[in-house]
Amino acid sequence: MSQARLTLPAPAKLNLMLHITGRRADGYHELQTLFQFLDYGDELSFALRDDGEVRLQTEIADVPHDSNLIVRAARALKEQSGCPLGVDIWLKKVLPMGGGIGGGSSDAATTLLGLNHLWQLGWDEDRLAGLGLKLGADVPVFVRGHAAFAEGIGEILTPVTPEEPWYLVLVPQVSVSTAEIFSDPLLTRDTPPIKVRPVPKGNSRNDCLPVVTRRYPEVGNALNLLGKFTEAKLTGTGSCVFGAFPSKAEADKVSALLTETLTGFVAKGANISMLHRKLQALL
Ligand SMILES: C[C@@](CO)(OP(=O)(O)O)[C@H](O)COP(=O)(O)OP(=O)(O)OC[C@H]1O[C@@H](n2ccc(N)nc2=O)[C@H](O)[C@@H]1O
Ligand SMILES: Nc1ncnc2c1ncn2[C@@H]1O[C@H](COP(=O)(O)OP(=O)(O)O)[C@@H](O)[C@H]1O
Repeated sequence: MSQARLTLPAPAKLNLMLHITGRRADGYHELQTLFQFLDYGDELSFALRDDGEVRLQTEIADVPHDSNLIVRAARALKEQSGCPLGVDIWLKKVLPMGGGIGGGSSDAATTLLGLNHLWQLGWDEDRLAGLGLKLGADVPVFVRGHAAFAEGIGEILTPVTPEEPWYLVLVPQVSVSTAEIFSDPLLTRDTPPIKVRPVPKGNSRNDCLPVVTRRYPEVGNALNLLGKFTEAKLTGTGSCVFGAFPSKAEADKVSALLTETLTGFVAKGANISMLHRKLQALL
């Protein structure tokens, strides 16, 4: 008898601003950043195995099975919960890797929430976010599923509700390593922390931008092209750049002009992640 599959989305995120306010003794950077989700992302399907094995059935280029954040998340949850069950997982990879839109972290969060459901573990969000943080600084916001102002290394989250415009996201054909940008000696690491809440308008800078555009001229090129139509910003450590539009039609119009030379996509901003909306509908 074939096993029913649980299929869940793994949305992208944008960093609407990103300030680096310091560096911890362990080398990790202290940030202030604003996360918002996109209604656009990967898709994961899960089917129970009763032999306790965790198997990702889809190969992705350059990411060995056991290093994939999906497999690492599933194994960590299995180990921490003592669950005897296993799982087969299929991945529809849509999000560019090394794009600063959080694909790997989002895949990991969807795996944690999906398996919590499938294995009937009953873990609460705090516990899942705590385990997620061990997999990556970006995982907790995807576990919680609400747009947030983040501090610490990205794990101290205050829910926020910014406007939800349509975005055009351009995808320069380069993969940026987060570790490489954070280890650049020229990176700004001393932006004074914003103490006022909500974050005052005008704080939309991304401190990674000068270092990223110096190393990757393709990113600077994309920012210049999009900047002819709207304020163009870098998300995370790149490579993706984005701009906001009041309607899908306007985003599509600019997309049609720019994607002749550059890859990109149009998606709606979302303060509640589509993963959480889908899980809510299942319960
Ligand atoms: C910069 C951000 C902003 O949202 O996004 P991306 O551009 O990667 O999507 C994130 O903080 C990235 O989170 P994530 O991609 O989960 O990073 P991790 O796997 O934890 O860390 C990768 C490497 O980046 C550096 N790192 C990461 C986060 C942080 N606050 N300080 C750091 O110095 C560390 O050198 C670490 O080894
Ligand atoms: N499921 C996954 N999806 C994407 N990348 C993954 C995954 N598992 C591990 N990785 C590794 O994590 C790196 C960063 O991926 P990703 O999250 O897409 O970028 P970013 O951190 O820039 O948003 C990839 O280059 C890849 O080596």
